[in-house]
Amino acid sequence: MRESHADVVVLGAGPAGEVLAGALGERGVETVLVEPRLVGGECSFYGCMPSKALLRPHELLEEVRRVPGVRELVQGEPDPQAVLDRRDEVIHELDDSVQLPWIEERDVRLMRGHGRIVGERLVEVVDGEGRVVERIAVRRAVALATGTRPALPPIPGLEDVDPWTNREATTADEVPGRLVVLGGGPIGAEMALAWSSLGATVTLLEGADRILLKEEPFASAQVTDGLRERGVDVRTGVRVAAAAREDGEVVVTLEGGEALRADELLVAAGRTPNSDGLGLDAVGVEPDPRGFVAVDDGLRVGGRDWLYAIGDVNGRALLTHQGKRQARVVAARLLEDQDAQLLGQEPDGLRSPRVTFTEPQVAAVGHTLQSALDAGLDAEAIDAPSDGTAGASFVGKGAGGTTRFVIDRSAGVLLGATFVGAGVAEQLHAATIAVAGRVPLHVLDASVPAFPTRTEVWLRLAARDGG
Ligand SMILES: Cc1cc2nc3c(=O)[nH]c(=O)nc-3n(C[C@H](O)[C@H](O)[C@H](O)COP(=O)(O)OP(=O)(O)OC[C@H]3O[C@@H](n4cnc5c(N)ncnc54)[C@H](O)[C@@H]3O)c2cc1C
Ligand SMILES: NC(=O)c1ccc[n+]([C@@H]2O[C@H](COP(=O)([O-])OP(=O)(O)OC[C@H]3O[C@@H](n4cnc5c(N)ncnc54)[C@H](O)[C@@H]3O)[C@@H](O)[C@H]2O)c1
Repeated sequence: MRESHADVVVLGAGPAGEVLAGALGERGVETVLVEPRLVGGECSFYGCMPSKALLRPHELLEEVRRVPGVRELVQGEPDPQAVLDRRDEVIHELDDSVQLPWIEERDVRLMRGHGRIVGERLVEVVDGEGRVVERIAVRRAVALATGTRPALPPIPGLEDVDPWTNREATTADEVPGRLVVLGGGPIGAEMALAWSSLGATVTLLEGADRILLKEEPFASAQVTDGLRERGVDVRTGVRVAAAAREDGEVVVTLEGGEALRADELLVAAGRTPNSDGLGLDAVGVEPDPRGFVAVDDGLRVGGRDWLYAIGDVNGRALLTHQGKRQARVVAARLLEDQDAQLLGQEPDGLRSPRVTFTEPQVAAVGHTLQSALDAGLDAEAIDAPSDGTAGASFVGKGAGGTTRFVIDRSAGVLLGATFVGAGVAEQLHAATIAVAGRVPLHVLDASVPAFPTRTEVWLRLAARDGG
């Protein structure tokens, strides 16, 4: 076993770990990045990137189908093999070598293996055979960026079915004839649409009374309608009693006795943090009951100035851009950048900017009306049709969707916004700036959206009572 030293050790090379290691390395901090699998993490290979590659052709086709003059040019459905080939290109055939120059250019030392803490400022790296290959004495800090894995609900027979998780759902080489999706969160909704658009017959099962639970109820309803129009059988309020595989088929039995038969079952029922096996007990740290490693606003674990947790593993916001933001916050802290803004007013946790890439899309930031009211704020919703502007007419008739601005009447600021509609993802950032910056409503009113763009939906905010 080798003994070594480093200023900082980062465990996990997903988006959060990579950004932290890179930010430190390029400023001359001696940094070791430990990763047992693929540099780029879940997002690059089994998450954000392949899922969007699978969804984009359908989105584009839907838009073309709404626009006369070009809709006559397209017939039929996307070519599944071409879509899967493009997806493979996006994930570099699960080869992370393209990610390595970025790390090398920043003088970060990459170690392949599992990292674990064995004492204060002391990390061991274990290889695939369970051998300790290196012990690193850390001068400054250890950062945990180990992400999450799929959670399997305790359904009898589920494990024996060998279900798809996000890994198979984003990398499968063939379109299943019939797919049952368990869970109507962002993963379930996006993957149900993606595989349906490639020809699978999809049933989506959600235990709660609506999908996309964290979003405005109208967003759940409009995405449900969109999925159903595509032929996805969306069922809410359902309980799965058992799962089994019979003659190669998956049989999902619902409470009440109905049996659904499919070629594959995708479990998209939430995430389990990779906090086990990290040696946290060696330094007296206990994850929360769900396994997340709690942090303060400085991303420190238990107030320790040498231990940080960033990205999905801390449970604040399971989103790539938020993990990367947390990485920049920790880097600023470790580099002692005086002008570095730490987490403060910016939307975090459930209030983070977020986009579900369904058809229609849901792009949201900050509070929903209900969460603002629950927080005791003087909240009011201003609703408008997302396709009610001149700009929207060019995206095609019938694009539909609702936009909601949630304002704080007393403070005179925007608390949140939700845009539901075709291609609304790119409209979100103005709202993020307004919420993060607590831009006064009268300033937003005076910020004129260009004609004819869909951003004129903001004029509905300006036209509110007293606006
Ligand atoms: C299907 C899907 C679609 C998604 N789409 C989006 C999207 O569109 N937009 C978005 O913002 N988010 C999306 N997400 C969420 C996003 O993927 C995660 O928020 C993001 O990957 C979290 O980054 P991370 O660096 O915290 O963890 P991860 O990406 O999970 O990376 C953690 C890394 O740590 C490694 N590791 C684990 N244990 C150890 C150890 N002991 N030592 C060293 N390394 C270890 C793992 O191998 C892994 O590579 C999606 C997720 C899924 C599953
Ligand atoms: N576009 C994006 O930004 C994007 C896309 C995918 C994932 N993500 C991130 O990944 C995280 C994880 O996504 P997710 O969809 O797995 O989790 P989630 O926790 O958001 O949703 C899981 C859903 O499964 C349901 N569920 C749980 N157990 C069930 C059961 N036994 N039967 C039926 N339904 C059940 C839950 O009620 C919930 O609606 C998200 O919170 C999000 O932050 C983001």
